[in-house]
Amino acid sequence: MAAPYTAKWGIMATGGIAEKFVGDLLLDPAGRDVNDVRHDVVAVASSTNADRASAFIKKLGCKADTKAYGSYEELVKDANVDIIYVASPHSEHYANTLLALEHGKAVCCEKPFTINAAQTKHLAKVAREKNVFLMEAVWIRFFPLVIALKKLLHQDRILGKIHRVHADFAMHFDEDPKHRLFNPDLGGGALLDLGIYPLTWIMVLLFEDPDNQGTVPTFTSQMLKTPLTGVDAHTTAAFAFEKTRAMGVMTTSLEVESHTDRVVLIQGEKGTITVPWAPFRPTSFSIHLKDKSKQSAPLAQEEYHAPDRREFKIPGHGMFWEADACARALRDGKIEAERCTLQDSTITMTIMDKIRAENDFKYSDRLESTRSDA
Ligand SMILES: NC(=O)C1=CN([C@@H]2O[C@H](COP(=O)(O)OP(=O)(O)OC[C@H]3O[C@@H](n4cnc5c(N)ncnc54)[C@H](OP(=O)(O)O)[C@@H]3O)[C@@H](O)[C@H]2O)C=CC1
Ligand SMILES: O=C1OC[C@@H](O)[C@H](O)[C@H]1O
Repeated sequence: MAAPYTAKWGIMATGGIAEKFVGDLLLDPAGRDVNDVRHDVVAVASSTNADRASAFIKKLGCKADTKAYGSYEELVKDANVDIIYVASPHSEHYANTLLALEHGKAVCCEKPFTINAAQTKHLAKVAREKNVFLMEAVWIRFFPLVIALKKLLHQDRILGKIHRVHADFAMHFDEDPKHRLFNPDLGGGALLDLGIYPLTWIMVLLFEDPDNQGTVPTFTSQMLKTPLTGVDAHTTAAFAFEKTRAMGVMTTSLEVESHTDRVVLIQGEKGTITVPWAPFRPTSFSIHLKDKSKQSAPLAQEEYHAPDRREFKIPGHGMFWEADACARALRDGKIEAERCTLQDSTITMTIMDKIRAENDFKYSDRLESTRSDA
């Protein structure tokens, strides 16, 4: 068997999610039955100072020779780095990713990819021109659970035709105008931060349903903004697929919690599948199939078989699956990952642009601009 390919990672930013991602990179891939790729953290950069990067390296237990940089510019110039993980706030993703691409570095950038679709399209163009790998870190797309669910629904047609999907991600955060979730200058708001998960579920389950392929849904939305800073606190959007007569509804909020046993509800002709909390880190789903043998009269309430619950263990935080996909793409000389393409990110950002436009929610010109506007 060929030796595993090792991806050499440079970590851009030292905040909360960077810690989780690096923690996962440092786990032995054999623990998740992966033997073809490995990960090495070779450099970490803080935009603030090199001591912060050194403290991060020590805290996470990276190798002693991991480089610590006090600027992102130094990181992108490190010849030993193959791929950069961008873990800064939303407001910085576009500029940080562009910086890395312009230095010929592959990039895996945290969600949401950018502030708007124009920025995403620009990054995709630069990546193609430079022939370097680029991916938005929509980690749930790589979960074995999501892959298994897609197979059950789209290939095995366990529910027959899919009629409706409702996906929700709501989390109550204490209002703090400086926190990245509430701060418009950091690209705050429910839609971009949390709403991307229910939108991804709708995309994965309905947009990617082979029966809907080649069709574009119509959609409309509602938003309520927080008086604190003006970012969206609640957002809801409804999607209609005329061809299959399927509806998708996504809901998100910073003000309530969706800690329930059905954050994703999929209703089909043969029954229902429910995914319990958490929509950003799912670990199980339940299949509730209709029991036709117990259906007594045409108008009687539908009877169901006992639910079939499927559990999926996550041997770590779960970000390694997207990292493995990045490593395989680098190994194979690909500039996109099949499960999370630049087209997927462009569709995501285009939908979020339209939702914001429908609800008169704009970030500052600085955040919304692309380099070509300058
Ligand atoms: N996939 C997932 O499950 C999750 C993804 N995320 C995403 O990760 C990104 C970062 O979130 P999170 O780690 O929680 O955020 P944090 O606030 O914890 O960390 C962000 C880091 O970005 C760096 N940074 C660069 N520029 C700025 C700036 N202008 N203001 C503040 N910090 C800056 C800082 O690191 P330094 O000083 O070292 O440069 C900071 O520590 C977001 O895009 C978020 O959506 C967040 C949580 C979960
Ligand atoms: O991506 C995310 O998922 C988990 C949430 O807690 C976090 O705020 C968000 O950024």
